[in-house]
Amino acid sequence: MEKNPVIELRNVAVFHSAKPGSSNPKKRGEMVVSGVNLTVCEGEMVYFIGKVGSGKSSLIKTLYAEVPLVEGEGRIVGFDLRRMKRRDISRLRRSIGIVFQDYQLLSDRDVFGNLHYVMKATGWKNETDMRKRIEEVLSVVGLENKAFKMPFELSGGQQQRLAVARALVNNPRVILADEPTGNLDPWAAEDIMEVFRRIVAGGCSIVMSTHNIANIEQFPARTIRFNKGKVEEIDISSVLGA
Ligand SMILES: Nc1ncnc2c1ncn2[C@@H]1O[C@H](COP(=O)(O)OP(=O)(O)OP(=O)(O)O)[C@@H](O)[C@H]1O
Repeated sequence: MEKNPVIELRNVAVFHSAKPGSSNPKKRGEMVVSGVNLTVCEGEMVYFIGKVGSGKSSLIKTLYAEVPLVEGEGRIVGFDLRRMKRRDISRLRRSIGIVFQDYQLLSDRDVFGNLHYVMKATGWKNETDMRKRIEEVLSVVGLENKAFKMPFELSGGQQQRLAVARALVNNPRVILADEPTGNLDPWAAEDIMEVFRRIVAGGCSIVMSTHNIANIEQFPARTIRFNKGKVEEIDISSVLGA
């Protein structure tokens, strides 16, 4: 059976300094990457690899509408990235999960509070439902006994697993992860990849940038290489030397 696409990019070019809503080429800054064609279906894992500055983060930012799409066509979970109003941007960010390299947790709230805060902000009202969902996502990431720990009491790997739990609360169809293992030791990185494997098995797609080939070895999947302003899908075995 055909799987549903959750991300579709056609002839996309990413520019910096492009003003939101502007399609005036004079307002575009430097072009980072062009000619991007990519379809990601539900339950797929896709890696972005490439040198520092090759545009991986910029394309991920385009996917969550932080960098506006001004050339080409792009859709993610039903949102048209060429036609995003401010309200659409908030709705998009509620529909997907985003994981950053530096976790971006609220340092003055415990694990439960970090999740509860995001849920309230995204429209959850019923406390019983919220508690149930928090228990569920903490169990997916293996933090079920840490609900009342503060972020500073957690290891880097545990903090990142909390960030993944936060990305999961609204049951997203896509998670965008920008170098999620970049600050982690190899063991903590392995734990994150194991959590990602479970999430993908549950039908959520993950697009993840990484410099860490060990991540791909642990969980081989489609790999897109960014190089000299272009992207190409590569045979993963050539990267792994298999
Ligand atoms: N906000 C910005 N304004 C202007 N140019 C930017 C901005 N952010 C990034 N760039 C430039 O865009 C290019 C691509 O950067 P980007 O961060 O997307 O690369 P990357 O592949 O994710 O790198 P890394 O592996 O270090 O994360 C670089 O030349 C960078 O200097």
